Amino acid sequence: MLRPLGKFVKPSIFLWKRLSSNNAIRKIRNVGIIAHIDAGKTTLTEKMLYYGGYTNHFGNVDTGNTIMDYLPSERERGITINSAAITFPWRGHTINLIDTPGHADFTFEVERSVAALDGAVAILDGSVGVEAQTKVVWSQATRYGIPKVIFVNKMDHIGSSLSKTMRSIYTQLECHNPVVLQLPVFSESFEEKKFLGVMDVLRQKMILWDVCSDSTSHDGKHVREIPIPEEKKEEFQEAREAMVMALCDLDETLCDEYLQTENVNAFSEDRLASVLQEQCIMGNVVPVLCGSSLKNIGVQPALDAIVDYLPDPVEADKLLKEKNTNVSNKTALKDIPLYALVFKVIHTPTRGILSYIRVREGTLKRGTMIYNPRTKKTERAIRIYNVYADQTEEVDEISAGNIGLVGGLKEFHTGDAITTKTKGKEQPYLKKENISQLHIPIPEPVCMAVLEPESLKDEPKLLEALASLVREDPSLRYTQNSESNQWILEGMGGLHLQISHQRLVNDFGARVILGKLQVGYRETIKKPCTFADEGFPSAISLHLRLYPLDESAEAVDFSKKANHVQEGFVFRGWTQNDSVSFPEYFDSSSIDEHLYYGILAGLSHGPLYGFPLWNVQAAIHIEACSFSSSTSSSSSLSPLALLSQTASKATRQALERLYSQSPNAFSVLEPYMDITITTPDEYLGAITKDLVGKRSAVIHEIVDESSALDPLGEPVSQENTESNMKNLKYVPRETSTYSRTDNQSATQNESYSISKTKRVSAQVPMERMLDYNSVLKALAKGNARFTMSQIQNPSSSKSALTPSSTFLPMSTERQKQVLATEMF
Ligand SMILES: Nc1nc2c(ncn2[C@@H]2O[C@H](COP(=O)(O)OP(=O)(O)OP(=O)(O)O)[C@@H](O)[C@H]2O)c(=O)[nH]1
Repeated sequence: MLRPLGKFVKPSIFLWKRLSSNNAIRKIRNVGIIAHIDAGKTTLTEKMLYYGGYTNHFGNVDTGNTIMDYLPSERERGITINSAAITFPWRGHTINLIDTPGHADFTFEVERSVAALDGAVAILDGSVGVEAQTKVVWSQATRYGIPKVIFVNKMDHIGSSLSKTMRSIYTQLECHNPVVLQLPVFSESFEEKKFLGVMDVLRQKMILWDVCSDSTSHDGKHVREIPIPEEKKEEFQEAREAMVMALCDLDETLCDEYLQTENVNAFSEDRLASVLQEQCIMGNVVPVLCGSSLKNIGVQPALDAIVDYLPDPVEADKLLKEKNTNVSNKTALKDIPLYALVFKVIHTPTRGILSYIRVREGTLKRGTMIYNPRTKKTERAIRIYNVYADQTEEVDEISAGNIGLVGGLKEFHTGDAITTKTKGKEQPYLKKENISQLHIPIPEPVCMAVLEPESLKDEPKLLEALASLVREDPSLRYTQNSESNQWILEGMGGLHLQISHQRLVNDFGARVILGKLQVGYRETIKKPCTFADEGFPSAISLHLRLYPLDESAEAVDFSKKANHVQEGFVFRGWTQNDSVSFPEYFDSSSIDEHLYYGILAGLSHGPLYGFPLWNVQAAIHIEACSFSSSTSSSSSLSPLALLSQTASKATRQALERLYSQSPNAFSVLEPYMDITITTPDEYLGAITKDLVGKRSAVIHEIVDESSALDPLGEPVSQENTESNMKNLKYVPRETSTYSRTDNQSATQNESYSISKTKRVSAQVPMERMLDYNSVLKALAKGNARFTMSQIQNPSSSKSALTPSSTFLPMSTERQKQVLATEMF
């Protein structure tokens, strides 16, 4: 929620005008900052705001005075929860930037922001390399076809290494052609090896931020540019060659030009930059930069990279159309007077509901009547705003390519398209089949807790608050337990639920206590089951078939391709007898939708423990239909609602029948998490013993941190597959920072073991990890750190027609241990 949205104080920067003319759209960059938790996203963003002139002070996450992390919970915890949007200028361009959260519980927050972006800066911690959540956010951005730039941060940190980080990029990210554009430069003194700047591979210069580098007031605005020193030329030349060759591989003309001179240094900066831009936008290369946002080194080149290599909205729309055949064959976007995407909805105490929008085409003007193709309703955009983190500026219009806020839209949800109606007609482009590209998948909750209103009279206010909160954050869900009547809040993890509870109390004034965190389990079927209409009287007679998701469509003879696909459930669609004739007011897509939601409702309670059914596919054949005008008038339900209800009942009956015949055909699934623990050697034994003995963990690998990313060492990760290694084209020389721990003599390029640390990767039932922070603290005396993320479904980026790997079977032993004590 935006905080009170205090009076907007125009910083001097707003003498600069937002760009809105047609030409100016080419000077807009809509970018997101994405990364694993603590990689330095907010620190980098704050520095960008400073150099862009938005602010005249450095916001600091450690002292809690950042512009972007403005929620009290964010400042208290020093982490980003809310994706904050801000606009600032750089080199005559408008950068609309979104700083996203890195914690795994807020993955949906990243997902919906990514849907509105044209490009992303992925930040890596140079002392750790690619981390678990880096892979998640990277694949989210890839799924939306977003070109990326990598910024390797924390190069000042002991143990940071560009070469090790590059190795992890090659082996752990699905990243085409990472191209190193900068090499780090350290001071020569062995006693104190300091990060000073970079060698710019494109411009063939060394850039040093060493002016007053000892002073804490050094703001990084002043740099020295010098020619590449003699002793660095060899190292530089390797990077230059790697960059030019990577581009020549992709661009024939450039390759021909190279063949004329066979000199990689002969190309001008502009020539290479234009090929880089083109290839980056097409997703063929990913420029890699490095720096230290904390020490103000390398931030301005990162801003330059946003402007120089990431696409403007026109290029981004072109890309979107090329990637989406649905779109390219239909009405061109430019023919549509207004087309925008709602990517986030928030509630504010003073201004009610505000919707974040990304205008893709046309201009949204204040007061315009806008149309929602999902609800088929029209609403007025009463107020529109430019947004600057927690401040807003009321404006008359938001033009194509820009991000803004709209006030007064009551019925719009995250993922909705905004358009206008021409002469009462819906825009053809926005018909259901064409807006599938806007679909922002909502992940399944994996964690839950009881919400206990302080007294009975607090319940109505709680429900009102919950409705608002869930609308704002669709990755939350609330239900009422039919036996205990307790309200249950479900979300993506413990932190997600705790923050949501804080918001219910502080932002919505609900008086409610959050109960013990519990895990969200699922049930699944191991055998098919069917229901043929033999029982309940209904105007509709149908035959329903349910199958485990891992049985192929051919094996179960589904005649149609999947109509609705979501994590854990696929609706294969419906067929009908030739004799069936529906009333005129039934259209095919409404029948489809009502059957789908009916089956989903029927799957919400499994016969074993009442957990929702998961990894199931379904199809329906309609045998007969006897709707008439009398049917609709005599029933309290509309015919379509009756259709939904029939599908729901059929689903429940099919499941109950299977359970009564064969209870073993059902099993319980539980959410598993990927965890990574980094620990000094001496605590490794205690940590692994606890993981295996008490937490039912499956340990995948234990690697020596110091060699895990070593470019010269053996492949160490499972993901370090042969095909990945083939991509390994260039790794910069090792010139990392280090701490001197013994009396070894040192040479410049010698690499050092930073400290004896091990990295443990494992898969663990989530239920066993709820209290793990305090356990790990005790086991390693506060010296180990751990991260947890949802298991990456390998098929998620390609097809959801395979069982999701988030939920895995629960052993009978664990069922006895856990479910006996855990039930609400
Ligand atoms: N040494 C060093 N520390 C840094 C650098 N950048 C950020 N940090 C520190 O790393 C910690 C995390 O920084 P943040 O900017 O909050 O990281 P984040 O990625 O925004 O974190 P979340 O939003 O919570 O995921 C803070 O203690 C920063 O001071 C850097 O360049 N060098």
